[in-house]
Amino acid sequence: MDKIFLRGMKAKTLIGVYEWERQHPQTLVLDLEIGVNQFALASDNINETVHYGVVCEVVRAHLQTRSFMLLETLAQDIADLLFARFDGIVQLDIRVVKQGILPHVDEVGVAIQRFKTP
Ligand SMILES: Nc1nc2c(c(=O)[nH]1)N=C([C@H](O)[C@@H](O)CO)CN2
Repeated sequence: MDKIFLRGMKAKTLIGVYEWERQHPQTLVLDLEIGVNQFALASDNINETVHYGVVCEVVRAHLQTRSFMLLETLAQDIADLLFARFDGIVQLDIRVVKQGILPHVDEVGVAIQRFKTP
């Protein structure tokens, strides 16, 4: 399998279980690893791959319209979104991080791996 990745994507959304987190969007940091069947290298054509710029726009725009309690739910929602939107994606590794939310901890977060279902 070949991979396309985006690391350190910043995206705003309403996220969290506490009342104070429900008031304002927070900025999350996302890492996406996108598995595709072998790159169609001979064509050298952006239309025959997954455009990482479009992935970034789609995810950031989607999150701005959504609200979640848990990072786990958000990660699954992104997986569902990307499988539905991009035919070429066969595997996704998604990491979602909140920074500076816990005292004495730099980052907290979740990571999931999902495969396209036939
Ligand atoms: N496994 C999780 N634990 C916690 C989450 C979460 O999304 N997944 N969220 C919170 C709070 O929203 C936290 O970020 C604020 O302190 C706590 N634990």
